[in-house]
Amino acid sequence: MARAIILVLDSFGIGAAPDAEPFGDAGSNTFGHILDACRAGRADAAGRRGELDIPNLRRLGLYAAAGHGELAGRPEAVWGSACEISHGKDTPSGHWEIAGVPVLFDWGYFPRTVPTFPPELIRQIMDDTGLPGILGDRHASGTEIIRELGEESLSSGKPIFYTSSDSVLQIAAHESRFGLDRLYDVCTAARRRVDPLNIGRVIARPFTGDSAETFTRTANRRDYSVPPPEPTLLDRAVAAGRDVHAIGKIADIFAHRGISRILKGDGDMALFDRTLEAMSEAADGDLVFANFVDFDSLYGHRRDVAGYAAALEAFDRRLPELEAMMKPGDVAILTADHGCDPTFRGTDHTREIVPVLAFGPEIEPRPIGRRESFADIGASVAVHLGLDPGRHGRSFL
Ligand SMILES: O=P(O)(O)O[C@H]1O[C@H](CO)[C@@H](O)[C@H]1O
Ligand SMILES: [Mn+2]
Ligand SMILES: [Mn+2]
Repeated sequence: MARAIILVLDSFGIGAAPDAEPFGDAGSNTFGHILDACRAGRADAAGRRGELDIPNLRRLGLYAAAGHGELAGRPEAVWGSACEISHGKDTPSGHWEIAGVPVLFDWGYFPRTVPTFPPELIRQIMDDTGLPGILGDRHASGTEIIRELGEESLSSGKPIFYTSSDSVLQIAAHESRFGLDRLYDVCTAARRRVDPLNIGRVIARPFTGDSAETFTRTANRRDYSVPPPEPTLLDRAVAAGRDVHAIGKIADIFAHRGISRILKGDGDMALFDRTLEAMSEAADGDLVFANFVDFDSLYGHRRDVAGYAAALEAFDRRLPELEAMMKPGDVAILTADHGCDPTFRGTDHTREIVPVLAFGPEIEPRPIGRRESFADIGASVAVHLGLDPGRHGRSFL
């Protein structure tokens, strides 16, 4: 039993999924294209050069899992990959499926029109909150739209509403001038109003700075997710008297269901520190569940290949610390929730398969092939922790 640790490298896909075509994502490959870019010298920046240098992920079996056999060596982890059966390629769908609950219904999405939001919805939110109006009202990249409309938002007092190809309503406003609590209040009102539209998340996107050149988003982002449609692995763990230690965005993603303790951090290195902290305190039978968001939000969506490569190398350098903290009987499973190929067109997620690397002091390496669903991860953790099985997934442990 001991403990289970799930490490989600947000957006770290390892190749186009078999169903990538209808998503417009045929040919995407987050890991593969980062490798290619590094090799070709197209990722020489952010304090790094040349070939991708991730010896620990390589040692565990990442290259074998991703089908780069020539670079693989002999993996030290249980290694393989997994497909997503949820209909969307968004963060909640990916995480809930990892936790044993695939999303087998369709989310609501906002159209690629301007305005994108139904006028009635905006009117309701304005009535609820007393806002003088909104800016944006279209599909956008979050960093670009605050550069474009941030100054007008400051002068008019109107927050910026935007969406993406995910089922999201994002609201950006200045952290001190608009006010963080007020932004959260607007998001809470909006959450209630988008429920009938089946929208997965409302996201508060606070920023600081005083001009287009200096606006920066802060770590006070908050995600208002609908609860998962069925009890997840986390709910079953808590019901069995275990503690679920949620690192980073995990608690928000699960709408705070099945969570015992929340550890936040600004940036992936701080989140790694918090993961180690949770591991030092977790009791036998507990689950530590960590999301590393920068891969996705700072590098994948921003199509920053060099930044993504540098972030992978920084993460890789810290893995031995985590391994050193594992106790006999622990298992750690490293995976991802979708892709976000930094070389691909647009700025959205990409429908990809994800790596599955399970390791621990007593875990014997072996291949587990291509799993049909991310839910196999949750099923494996349930077996490992001696929890009741859920309705989806087959254990590989
Ligand atoms: O461009 P930004 O604001 O980072 O938006 C991204 O963040 C959202 C939530 O992960 C996604 O829907 C994606 O569009
Ligand atoms: Mn994600
Ligand atoms: Mn994302």
